[in-house]
Parts: sequence; C-alpha cells; structure tokens
Amino acid sequence: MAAVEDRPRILYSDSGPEPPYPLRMEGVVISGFGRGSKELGIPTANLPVDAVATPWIATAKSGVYFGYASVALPSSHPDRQDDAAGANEPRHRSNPRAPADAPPSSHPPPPRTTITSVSTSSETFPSLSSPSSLTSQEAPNPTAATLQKKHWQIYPMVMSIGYNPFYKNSVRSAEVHILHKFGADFYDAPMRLLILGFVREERDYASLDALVADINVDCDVARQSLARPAWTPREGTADGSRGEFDGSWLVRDE
Ligand SMILES: Cc1cc2nc3c(=O)[nH]c(=O)nc-3n(C[C@H](O)[C@H](O)[C@H](O)COP(=O)(O)O)c2cc1C
Ligand SMILES: Nc1ncnc2c1ncn2[C@@H]1O[C@H](COP(=O)(O)OP(=O)(O)O)[C@@H](O)[C@H]1O
Repeated sequence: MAAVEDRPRILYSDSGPEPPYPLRMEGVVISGFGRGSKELGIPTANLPVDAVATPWIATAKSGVYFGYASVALPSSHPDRQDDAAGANEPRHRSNPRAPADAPPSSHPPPPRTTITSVSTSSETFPSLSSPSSLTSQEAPNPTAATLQKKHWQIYPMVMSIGYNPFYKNSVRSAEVHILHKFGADFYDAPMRLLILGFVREERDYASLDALVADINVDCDVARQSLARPAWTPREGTADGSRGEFDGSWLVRDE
C-alpha cells in the first residue's frame, strides 16, 4: 500500500461508475462495537451484514468502498432539511465541496432539492427486516405503507466492509462514515447505500494513528472522486451538489 501522501485522490475515470457498480445495500442503522470511533473523529453508522437481503455481499472483497448514503432522519433530528425550513437554499456557498478560496463557478448552482419522498411513518423507525421474515400478523398494513413516505437526504460516504484486522473482529461488519458533520446520532434510521467503487483492501496497522491517517485519506479520495459531475447524483445531495449520476434508487419510495 502506498504511503498516505502517495495515494491517488481521484479513482476511476471521469465518465462515471463502472460495472459491477453501483451496488445497493439498505437497512436500519445499528450499533457497532462501541470503540468510540467518534472520539477519533470518524463515527461509523453500521448496517447489518445480511447475505439474504444483500446477496452480493457474500462474495464482495473486504475493504474500503465509496459512494452515497441516503438517510431518512426523523423530523426531530437537527440535520433534517424540511422544505418549509428553506432547505432549498444552500447554507454556505454554492458548492460546499469546493475549496473556500475557489473562484466562483461560471454556472449558477442548481436549486437544492430536499428529497421528499417524505416519510411520516417512521419517526419511530420500525424495523426494515426482510419481508420473508415477517409473519402475516406482522406484515405492514399496505394502506398505511403507501401513505408513509420517507424523507431521504443524500450524502457522500466512505465505508469499510470486513473484519477490521486492526481490531481482529470475528464477524464481518459494514460501517459507513458519512462525509457530513451531524448534530446528533441517527441510530435506527433507515439508510440506503449506493456503492460506486472500491478504494483499497483493509489492513492491519502498527498504531491507531496510522489507521486514522489512512481513513482520512479514504475520506479525501471519496470526496474528490465523487465531486465529478458523472459521480454526483442528479437528485442532489443534502449539502447542495447536483450532477448527472442517476441516484433515484436512493430516494424512491419502497
Ligand atoms: C473508511 C474506513 C476505512 C477503514 N479501514 C480499516 C482498515 O484498513 N483496517 C481496520 O482494521 N479497520 C478499518 N476501519 C474500521 C475501523 O477500525 C472502525 O471504524 C473502528 O473499528 C471503529 O469501530 P466502532 O464501530 O466500534 O466504533 C475502517 C473504517 C472506515 C470508516
Ligand atoms: N458522519 C457520521 N457518519 C456516520 N455516523 C455518524 C456520523 N455522525 C454521527 N453519526 C452517528 O454515530 C453513530 C456511530 O458512532 P460510533 O462512535 O462509531 O459508535 P458505534 O459504531 O459503536 O455505533 C452512528 O450510528 C450515527 O448515529
């Protein structure tokens, strides 16, 4: 593996994701191993690794991937963007991923969409267990289900799928670090992932600092690779970027 400073920051061609990507994964956010990755500045939202719901994961190479996460935050969450709250106005600058000193773009920014496949139901976030695991008594009422739309917000993300050799886990985990600073946790929130590429294999490290340094480069790689138009969803991210990539699955109703 290249030294941190030698790792390329942009992966794949500018023309967009290549097969077998995009890969999809979804579930509700569960607790991880509680190692306090927040203290490291790298909180990770875990999804259950379930080869029934996510068949490709059984044979997926362990390692670091990048793409987009869509999270249905409850209405009480401080990062929830509601139309009524002026969510279509960028908060800071037109492209939050551009360096602060970047020259102004010659193209005006597109209006930001708050992705309002709004879900009202799920303020209590009932489990998204696979339909096959539901008994007829537990099956959701279809009338209620059609009325219940989720309020998805899209964010760039970087994630690890594997055994975390630094910690020598015995079970495989899927952990997503979203490239956004949230004002509160969102355990139990429904989350969808569109994985667009592979970054690197997972490694053991001589120190925690070395692990954190490599993860910070992974974040840079994801940020820079995803900022290209063919890698940015048409549907718009919560931070106001909009591009050409079809991210409709991330926001569509069940
Ligand atoms: C982008 C990213 C890359 C990671 N790469 C590695 C790795 O190469 N080796 C490893 O042991 N763990 C890796 N991890 C997992 C961290 O060790 C993990 O987030 C940490 O164990 C915190 O776990 P927690 O969920 O219990 O807080 C990575 C995590 C992320 C988000
Ligand atoms: N940027 C972020 N990316 C992912 N999760 C975040 C982020 N900010 C806050 N969180 C919250 O932090 C939780 C993970 O915290 P963490 O310290 O990694 O604990 P654990 O992995 O043991 O659950 C996530 O489930 C989510 O609710």
